[in-house]
Amino acid sequence: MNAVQVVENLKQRFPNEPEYIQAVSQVLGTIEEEYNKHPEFDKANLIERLCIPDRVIEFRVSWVDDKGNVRTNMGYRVQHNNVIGPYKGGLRFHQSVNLGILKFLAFEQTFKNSLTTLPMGGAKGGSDFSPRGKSDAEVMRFCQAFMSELYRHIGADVDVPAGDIGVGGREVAYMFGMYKKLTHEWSGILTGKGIQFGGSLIRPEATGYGNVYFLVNMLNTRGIDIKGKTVLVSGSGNVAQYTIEKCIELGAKVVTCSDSDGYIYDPDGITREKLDYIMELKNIERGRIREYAEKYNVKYVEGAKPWFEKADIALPSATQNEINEEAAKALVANGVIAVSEGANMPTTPEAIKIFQDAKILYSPGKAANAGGVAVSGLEMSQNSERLSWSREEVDAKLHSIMNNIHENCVKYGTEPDGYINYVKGANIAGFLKVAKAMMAQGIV
Ligand SMILES: NC(=O)C1=CN([C@@H]2O[C@H](COP(=O)(O)OP(=O)(O)OC[C@H]3O[C@@H](n4cnc5c(N)ncnc54)[C@H](OP(=O)(O)O)[C@@H]3O)[C@@H](O)[C@H]2O)C=CC1
Ligand SMILES: N=C(CCC(=O)O)C(=O)O
Repeated sequence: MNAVQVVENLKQRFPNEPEYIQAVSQVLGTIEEEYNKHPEFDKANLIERLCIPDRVIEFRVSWVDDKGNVRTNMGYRVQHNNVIGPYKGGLRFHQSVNLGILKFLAFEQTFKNSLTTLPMGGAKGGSDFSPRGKSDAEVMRFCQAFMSELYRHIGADVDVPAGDIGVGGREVAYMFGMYKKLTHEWSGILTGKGIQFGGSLIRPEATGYGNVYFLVNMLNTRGIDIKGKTVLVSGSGNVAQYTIEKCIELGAKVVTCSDSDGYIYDPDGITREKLDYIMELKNIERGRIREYAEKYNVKYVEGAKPWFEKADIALPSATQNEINEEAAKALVANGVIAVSEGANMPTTPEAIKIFQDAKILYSPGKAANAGGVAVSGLEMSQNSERLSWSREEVDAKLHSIMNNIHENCVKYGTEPDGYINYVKGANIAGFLKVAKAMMAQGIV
């Protein structure tokens, strides 16, 4: 395989999907050497079958707002690859959602899920509907309308969606209720459910906790302690909140968080009490992070991202391509020692090069943020057993899975000079398991 030729071919076939091409290009560029050790892969045209999703489901969602207006949004589910398990991946409700974004997320999900060692294929879905500024009743009616179409295409052993941007416990619960109504079936067809109806303990915390567990593994390779380090976090939603929680628990000082309007900078660090305020502000009041700055009299920067503040560690936990080349140069100049991705593909290719040329510890989301889907997989196991495991049991399994992912990244990503290229390690480790399963299952 020549990665450049394959990517050029995909660019011609899918000219308006830059994020999908970006994700594919990064994986192909790092697995090419390993791929070419297996001529049987090329003979089976494995790479094209691996890059292009099994199927894309696209539908209209009509719903009625509180003023009685009939609204229309687009709904999608990209079922990318199910050779190692049922399709598995989140649902994103955000005005920026389009097919190209979901194809990038579903592609990344396939390799991320492979890394967890759990039997889960890759998928992603969602809508250009945004819950921001909508009433609970409007969110409920949209979720019901969305599920009234999606339910035909999912199932506990077929495709199991979950949360992502704009889809939290509230949205998952509304969709779960509608699925049951339509099918008369109680089954684990969504993860991130409430613990009263089959949800797993630790699932809300899992992505953020898992990223910090992975970060600690990375720091340990250089004998660095997270305690006392200054940390930049972006986002203030599910992933960011529990990233901050685990950082506080381990003695790090988180000085920023953000939303799509701007970021706050708190030089004294976000304490447990301040994090409780953020959780109330974001999860209950559905307010803006600017209100934190007003309450605690700290700096708020409108329309900017936190990456130009000085810190030891950066944990991007908002959205894709939020760290560009300029931001990466500023982080390195300010002495950052580690960047670990809580979000999916938050670092541009140019920025990744800056980090890797500077030999800092840098991990892609498919490795570092896999804790969320891993605990979703554990939720599926508990649902299959009709059992609920304790917080301690789930957290211990999460910790072990993140340690295993790190070991595989080191195994496949260590360069001759000893630098650990986590992008290469994660992509090769995730790819090999899927590729071998695809070869075994024939041309389908
Ligand atoms: N939830 C999960 O299980 C997992 C999520 N992820 C990834 O983590 C990231 C965050 O997801 P999650 O915390 O679940 O989502 P939430 O909706 O809970 O939070 C998203 C946060 O990011 C901000 N944000 C969203 N879009 C943008 C944007 N275009 N520019 C700036 N800020 C933005 C939001 O601000 P605002 O409030 O203004 O919208 C909010 O603070 C995403 O990349 C997601 O794909 C990865 C693994 C698992
Ligand atoms: N949004 C998620 C979580 C997916 C899941 O828990 O199925 C992700 O891994 O990007």
